[in-house]
Amino acid sequence: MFTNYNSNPKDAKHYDTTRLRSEFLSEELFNKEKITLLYSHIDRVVALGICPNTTPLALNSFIDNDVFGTQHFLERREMGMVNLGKSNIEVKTSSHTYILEHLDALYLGMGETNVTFRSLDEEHEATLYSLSAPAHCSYPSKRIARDEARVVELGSNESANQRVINQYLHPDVLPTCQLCMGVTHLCPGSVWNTMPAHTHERRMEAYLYFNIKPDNVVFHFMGEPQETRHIVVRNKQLVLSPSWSIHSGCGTSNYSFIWGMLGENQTFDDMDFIEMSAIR
Ligand SMILES: O=C[C@H](O)[C@@H](O)CC(=O)C(=O)O
Ligand SMILES: [Zn+2]
Repeated sequence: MFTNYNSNPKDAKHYDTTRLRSEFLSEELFNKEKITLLYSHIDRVVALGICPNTTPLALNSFIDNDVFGTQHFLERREMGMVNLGKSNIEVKTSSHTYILEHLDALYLGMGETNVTFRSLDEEHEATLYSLSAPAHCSYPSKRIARDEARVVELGSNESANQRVINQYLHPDVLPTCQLCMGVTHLCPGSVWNTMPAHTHERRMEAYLYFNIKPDNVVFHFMGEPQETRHIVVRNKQLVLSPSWSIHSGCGTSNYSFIWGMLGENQTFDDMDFIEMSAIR
């Protein structure tokens, strides 16, 4: 497990490229036949890269219970996950078996036990991305199929930011304690996400970029609105945004990303937009 601590923006503005990347970027979240965890002290979010073959991977065998102070991972946590790869994935809990196809999502509520993951594809390992947040009550677990997400279309071809936002873990789709998650796909020819940029001091946000073709990159913009910095991001890499940071990106081609938020509220639209005349 990797651990990231919280940064004060007054300190973060002095970071060089190496330090910025080590604090906010996770380059190796997906590792064959393993569950890789990143524990961030930003709102205690945990990001997981889960890559099983056809032999089941048990969630708890990758968890150090002393770190979390609980008997099992979801004792006081909830988790959401999205199947990024082409291989179908079987997720089992003590009470249910779920099958996730490409871009299906699953929410597991607090209290779920004996969680295992396995690929249903003999030829290929599976790729599942997950976020977990502290939880204090148990909402029902639920699979959200790709076509059950709430769809929002934003941007335009002229401004190179035409994209489709799919909201999977959203209060209008299902109740969760604090976790919100979804997938944004940039249309061919569009490269910008989330510009004009915003912050939401109420929530942190994580972006897992994917569908970045070989030899392409995304310049992810972060930092306070008047102290912006960039991080060059490649396929299947994760950037964490503290509440004080903008989170926006411009790619050398179109791409997709899974966003996830947790914090005080789940009001998706209450962003604090930064005027284009004010960003620096
Ligand atoms: O607070 C919301 C988040 O930043 C994302 O949902 C933004 C996003 O997916 C987009 O504009 O493309
Ligand atoms: Zn945001």
